[in-house]
Amino acid sequence: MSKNVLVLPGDGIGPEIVAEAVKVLEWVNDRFGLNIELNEGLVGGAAIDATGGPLPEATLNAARNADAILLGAVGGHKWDKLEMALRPEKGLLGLRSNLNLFANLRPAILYPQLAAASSLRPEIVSGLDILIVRELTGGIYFGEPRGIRTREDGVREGYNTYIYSEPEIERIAHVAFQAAQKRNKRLCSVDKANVLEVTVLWREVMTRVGAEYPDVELSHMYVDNAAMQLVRAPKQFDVMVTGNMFGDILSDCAAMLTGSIGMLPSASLNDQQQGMYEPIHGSAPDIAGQGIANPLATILSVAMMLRYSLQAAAAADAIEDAVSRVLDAGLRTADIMSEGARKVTTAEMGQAVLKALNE
Ligand SMILES: NC(=O)C1=CN([C@@H]2O[C@H](COP(=O)(O)OP(=O)(O)OC[C@H]3O[C@@H](n4cnc5c(N)ncnc54)[C@H](O)[C@@H]3O)[C@@H](O)[C@H]2O)C=CC1
Ligand SMILES: CC(C)CC(=O)C(=O)O
Ligand SMILES: [Mg+2]
Repeated sequence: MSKNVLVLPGDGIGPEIVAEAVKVLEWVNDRFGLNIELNEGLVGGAAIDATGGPLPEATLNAARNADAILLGAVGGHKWDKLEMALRPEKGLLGLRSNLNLFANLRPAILYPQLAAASSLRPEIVSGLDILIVRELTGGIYFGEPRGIRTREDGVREGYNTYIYSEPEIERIAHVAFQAAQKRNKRLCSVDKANVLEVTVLWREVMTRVGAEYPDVELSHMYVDNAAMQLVRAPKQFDVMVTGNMFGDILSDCAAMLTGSIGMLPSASLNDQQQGMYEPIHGSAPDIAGQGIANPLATILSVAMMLRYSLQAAAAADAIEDAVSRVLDAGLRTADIMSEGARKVTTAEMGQAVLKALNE
């Protein structure tokens, strides 16, 4: 039976990095006989320009029918207006919520070849392998009421609602505990339970669900400390689980431990293992169109797609191994460049991964 993958390049560097990732996906499709059918759609600013809205019905329908989605990134100065792109029912957030992609897995792994590119000293990061599990369809990015209003005294105020229900916390807790069971059996739940009631509940539910996983050691940490610990001694973490906004911020922070935000892939999964796969970074308007973006996070997202949604672990292994060999050969995009390495463009990096796959 064929598998259906929807490709959504999006905006900024999105089309540049997705082009390289698609070539890799097509290569493994042929070589491993995966019978994957690719379709392309519009999302984000590209969709606003073409159709007037960031998440056209055609894209949403195609996404619902896809086994997996590969997304580049969305957004840019031209479209970053709240009403057009960032409302939860629209654009990227709309895609995540409509497909119920509540479990966002963000592995932060330091390739040993990139130790020199990490923001931290080699002895602090060598062997780093953390998994951040971020709740993706709730929390403050989706809570109602939200908006900007004018008070009776004429002062304007902006407001959002940070809300999680027990079932929302329970389901992400199970994902995180099960992920920890497959790894080093340590889970750190990150909250701000000293200030925010919503995370008092979060901590309570995490602890309760934890009783079902006696083999996993559960700890709790406030988010401010977690940010500090990530750059002080990141190897203390195995799996981290946290809400939508804290996970968004902590994963960008963790990215720099691995050398660059251009190295971190992600999977966003629902209960049916249907998934959207994307680099954790955005559309990087500052470097768009220059051919210098790092496509490896997107290529590694393809590997996650093969592993989690397309049941093709051997193809995923082949891609990850090819990426490692390209780094062995000293090829680096600008963001991970270090002394003695060879600087390459986005397309050259993609080509190098294909060449490594062929070897
Ligand atoms: N998943 C998504 O589609 C996301 C979209 N955004 C959107 O992206 C736009 C830009 O947001 P920013 O805050 O600038 O975050 P960003 O992640 O796009 O860029 C932050 C910095 O990292 C660099 N960078 C990002 N990806 C890179 C790559 N693959 N290779 C080399 N360097 C890379 C950029 O050049 C920039 O200096 C905004 O419109 C924002 O809303 C932001 C985050 C996620
Ligand atoms: C629209 C944003 C929540 C996207 C983002 O920064 C992310 O998912 O990492
Ligand atoms: Mg982010």
